[in-house]
Amino acid sequence: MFLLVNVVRHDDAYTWAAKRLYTTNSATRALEVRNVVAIEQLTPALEKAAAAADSLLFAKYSDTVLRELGIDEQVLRAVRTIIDKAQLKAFETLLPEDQCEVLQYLAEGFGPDEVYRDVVAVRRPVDAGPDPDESLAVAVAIANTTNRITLVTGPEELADILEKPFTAWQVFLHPSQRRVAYRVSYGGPVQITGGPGTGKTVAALHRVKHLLTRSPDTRVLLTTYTNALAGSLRENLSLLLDGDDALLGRVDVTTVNAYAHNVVTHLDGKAPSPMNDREERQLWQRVVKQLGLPWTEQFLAQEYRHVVLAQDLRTPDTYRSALRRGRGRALPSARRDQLWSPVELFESMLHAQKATTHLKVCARAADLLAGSAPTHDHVVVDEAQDLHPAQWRVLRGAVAPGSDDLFITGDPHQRIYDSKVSLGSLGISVAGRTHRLRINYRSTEEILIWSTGILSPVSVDDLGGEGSDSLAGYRSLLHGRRPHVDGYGSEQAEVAALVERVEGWINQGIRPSESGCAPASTCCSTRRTTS
Ligand SMILES: Nc1ncnc2c1ncn2[C@@H]1O[C@H](COP(=O)(O)OP(=O)(O)OP(=O)(O)O)[C@@H](O)[C@H]1O
Repeated sequence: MFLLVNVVRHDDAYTWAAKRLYTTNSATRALEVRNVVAIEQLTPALEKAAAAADSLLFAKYSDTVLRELGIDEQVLRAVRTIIDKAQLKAFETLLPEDQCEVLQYLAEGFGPDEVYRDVVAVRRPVDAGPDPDESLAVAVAIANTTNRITLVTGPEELADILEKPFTAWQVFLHPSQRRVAYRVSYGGPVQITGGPGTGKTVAALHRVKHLLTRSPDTRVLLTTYTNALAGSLRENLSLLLDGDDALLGRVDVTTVNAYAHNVVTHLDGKAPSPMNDREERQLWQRVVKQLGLPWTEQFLAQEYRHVVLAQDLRTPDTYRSALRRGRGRALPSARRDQLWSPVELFESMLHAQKATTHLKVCARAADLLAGSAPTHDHVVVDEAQDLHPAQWRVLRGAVAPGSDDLFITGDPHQRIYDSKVSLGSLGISVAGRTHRLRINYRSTEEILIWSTGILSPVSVDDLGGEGSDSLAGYRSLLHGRRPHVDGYGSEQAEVAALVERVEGWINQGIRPSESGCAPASTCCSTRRTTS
């Protein structure tokens, strides 16, 4: 059996190999590699520093506990010198992979039992008896290391593997992602936030996998903001589930609007016909013209969207006493009575045209769902930051309140519309079940530092509408050149310089990262940046 371990230049390969030691992990029985020379050289100096430290990161775990999790003698000596998470991080590239992951989990606050269950037991072969015969040990370990080593028996098989789309996120999750995605169960709705590119969508996809595999007939609704995003979610879910049609058949991947449309079509027995944004604007223009009121069509459309539909107000009385948080100047009662007439006219015009709006379809779907059985066992919501309360009511109705009902991911910093939503008031209480992802997998640390410097003075409401959100601790493991800043006298000059720069990169053979951003048409952050 040959194992291809690295591809580097001739001399570098010798240096590399001389420093590496391959061993079998005693707990997972996987093959691991470590930089044995670096660990040996570093440990004595670190031991000295550790002797003077106030506390050590792994002090509360005994040698026996660590050994049971697969930590061997050399790593154990190094582990006893680690003071904090930053030092563990600095060690990461030197340590054997499974042992390193066990340590990361412990450092994140998981208990040894959880680590055994989530990291060791899932990898350890069911029939792992006592240590195998030494002559076979490496071969057995190679066969056991399915998360890092792929066995091929011939060139066709190798070609086949290289052709398949494969990305790291399908197999490797950072402990903070694994912790939220594979937690056995949550007592109610859970919210995952994080800056752009922190793997929220990846966590949502893995959660779907977890929910599907936990029970054989669970049905999951996975929603996102646009049809294009739903398309890429569907593709990635199929990759993650290895194209398993039985599992995929139990997930509906869609937008909230499309789901609401289906509910209404099914339960009302007739497909609604929502207008597009332009038609809606034209209808408000007609309302303003007909009534000759002192408000613009834009103001009325916003008031209708952010107050009337958001709070599901159906009578002038409820509107008179409604809160208008975030809507600017106060409107006294008399003004509100006056404002109700355009609302009524707009709705009667819709009725006359046998038309409706997307949000009204959602409101209708929520009403219908309130009077019928939930359609799914679990709802996973991606790109939650721009959902309207009417859409949240639909999602609330799609699943019965209780354990693992809603798993919500989003980034309030990427809101496109400035709508405030209080999830608690919509029956979606995430209190005590909010988590944040902090590692960006898409951009370099240099780009993040530069861009968060621009964003951080701006205060942003959190996802649940209960406080503000910050990007504290947001970082990247990737490194690159520092961003280059140039100023130009006109927009035209700026665009010309931009085109020249990008063309220069393309001519140098630099290509967009394939594992990086989604295609521009489906990527929220790209859409925001370019706009
Ligand atoms: N554990 C991981 N290992 C390697 N790559 C990862 C990991 N998690 C995420 N990625 C990659 O990082 C990129 C961003 O991930 P993802 O789209 O899930 O982030 P996001 O937080 O949903 O982004 P956005 O805020 O823009 O919606 C993707 O290319 C994804 O494949």
